[in-house]
Amino acid sequence: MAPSATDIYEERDGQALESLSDNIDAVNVLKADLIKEKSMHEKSEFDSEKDKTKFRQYEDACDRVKNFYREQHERQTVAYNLKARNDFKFKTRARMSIWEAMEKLNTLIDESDPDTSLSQIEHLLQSAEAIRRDGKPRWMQLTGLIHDLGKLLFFYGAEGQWDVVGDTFPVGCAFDKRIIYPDTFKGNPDYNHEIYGTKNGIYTPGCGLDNMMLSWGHDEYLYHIVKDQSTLPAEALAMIRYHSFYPWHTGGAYREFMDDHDYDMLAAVRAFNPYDLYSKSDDVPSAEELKPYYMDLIDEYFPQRIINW
Ligand SMILES: O[C@H]1[C@H](O)[C@@H](O)[C@H](O)[C@@H](O)[C@H]1O
Ligand SMILES: [Fe+2]
Ligand SMILES: [Fe+2]
Repeated sequence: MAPSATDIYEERDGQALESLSDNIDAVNVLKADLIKEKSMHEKSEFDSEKDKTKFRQYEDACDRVKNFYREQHERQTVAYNLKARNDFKFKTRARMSIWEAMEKLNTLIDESDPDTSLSQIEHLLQSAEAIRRDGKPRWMQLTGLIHDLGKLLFFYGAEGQWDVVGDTFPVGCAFDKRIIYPDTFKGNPDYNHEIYGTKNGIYTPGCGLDNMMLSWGHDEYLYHIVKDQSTLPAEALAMIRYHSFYPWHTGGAYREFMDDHDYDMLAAVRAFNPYDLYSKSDDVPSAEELKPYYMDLIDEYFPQRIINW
């Protein structure tokens, strides 16, 4: 039977759509290259001062770090992530100010971190101070100050540290080789799953990171709190949500799932990362001395002083 006029139009539309999406892919690749180029030439003073070979050396890390990641990589499954998100939605864990949260976090020593044995309040102040010294905007200084406060989860029903700290990665699709210790995923029940174990898994290329489920932990938890209870800009939210997503922001993995907005956010996350990572070797700041400055900054962006955690 000869094709009808609608068949012909549909086929033409289909072809047009395909070539449009090819074009979008090409533009995205170009954009990613541009971002890389730009961030290579625009190193902040802070960034270029540091000897980077001293940080994130996971092959030489101690057993504490290696055991941490083995457990995390075996236990972060789709099923666990759905459950964690559901628990999160229906529970307020505590009510306290940002500064109280920083103090509460102080007893936690992060088992995933090969680069610091300082307390969390010290790490937060080091990050914020490095951002301030470089003359970055106030909202970014505050983002440095709070970016790890999601680790509070540890005190409110987490199953261990494996569902709180460490680098993040998507669940529901194959685990990328650019995640640290990639072989440890072999013990994850989703590893050989007929859908979750495939390259795209439950996702479609171009779906946007917003539609992907990143392993549950301090980033995702704090992102939701800050989005609902502060006036911080989208860039700050992305810095919080993706700061541990090293395979993406530094490793270059999962680019095929990004949408346009994600490319803008990638630039923000990459601008933030050096302050988080390389400030770990700076002098230890005095919380008491810095408190008045940061209390003002907190008030500026968190209109209700007491936060629902
Ligand atoms: O060990 C660290 C630490 O847990 C950080 O808070 C997290 O953001 C990093 O990605 C991780 O490598
Ligand atoms: Fe973090
Ligand atoms: Fe951090």
